[in-house]
Amino acid sequence: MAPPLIELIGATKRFPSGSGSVHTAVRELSMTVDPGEFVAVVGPTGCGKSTTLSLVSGLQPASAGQVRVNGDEVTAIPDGVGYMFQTDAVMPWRSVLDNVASGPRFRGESKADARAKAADWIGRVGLAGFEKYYPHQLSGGMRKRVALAQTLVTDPKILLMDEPFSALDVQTRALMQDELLRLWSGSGAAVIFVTHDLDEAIALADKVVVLTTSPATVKDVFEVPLERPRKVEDLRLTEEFRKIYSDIWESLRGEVDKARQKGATSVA
Ligand SMILES: Nc1ncnc2c1ncn2[C@@H]1O[C@H](COP(=O)(O)OP(=O)(O)OP(=O)(O)O)[C@@H](O)[C@H]1O
Repeated sequence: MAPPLIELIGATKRFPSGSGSVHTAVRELSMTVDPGEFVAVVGPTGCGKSTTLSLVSGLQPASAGQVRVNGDEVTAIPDGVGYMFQTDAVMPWRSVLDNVASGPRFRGESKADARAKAADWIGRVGLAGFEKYYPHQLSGGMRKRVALAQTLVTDPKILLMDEPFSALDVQTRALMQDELLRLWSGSGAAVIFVTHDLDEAIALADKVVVLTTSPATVKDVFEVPLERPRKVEDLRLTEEFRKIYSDIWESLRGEVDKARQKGATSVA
């Protein structure tokens, strides 16, 4: 059997914290992601979700354990990885077209080829006609569409997404979730999507990984057997969705309570 595309095996991440002590952000965390699989990672605030993602992206080396992409130990940013964060990496001084073209340009494509690819993706994310606009002329949702095009234009086989829609209002957020599913389907890309929002995790993912309160390790993994294509706002009203929600919340709630108690202790 082929190995998983992404594999964390007992991965631990420690950071130096004040006065020579060490803070463990992630502890012996093991999880896998198969090619084309959409995995959501949920956990209490500050538990180590972003740190887990940074281990896969190669932005942070693991302190112990292993992180593998395509069977190879991650020692630098792996090829074919696209990122999307809460604050988007849209460059305010560049037009929409040149923002989206910047990835292919960086990879050595000619200006004409990069712009042709960018124009195609701008159309696919629903922004045809806005190529010459600058980011400050766009709404928050439109800037997210630019960020999506920027991420997808390089055809990543792994998408790492860290709360990309959390700053959006509820309606725009639902729209962007549908857009993401539409663009992702058929791309063959594996996704790790970090979110605070259990509704969002279930609506998008094939599998939801629940992390413990800090230091993060895997508490439970839930399959999400909901059919695709999905329309997130309709899905949330179904009985099947509410049932899955209640099962996962049962697991997550204990960790959220623990995190709150720790917070209360630390400020007491
Ligand atoms: N570069 C760093 N140096 C020191 N400590 C760090 C570093 N990055 C993260 N941490 C600590 O690791 C812990 C986990 O942080 P992380 O950002 O991964 O959590 P999170 O679950 O993504 O948080 P949130 O829910 O707020 O998005 C926190 O205590 C954080 O302060």
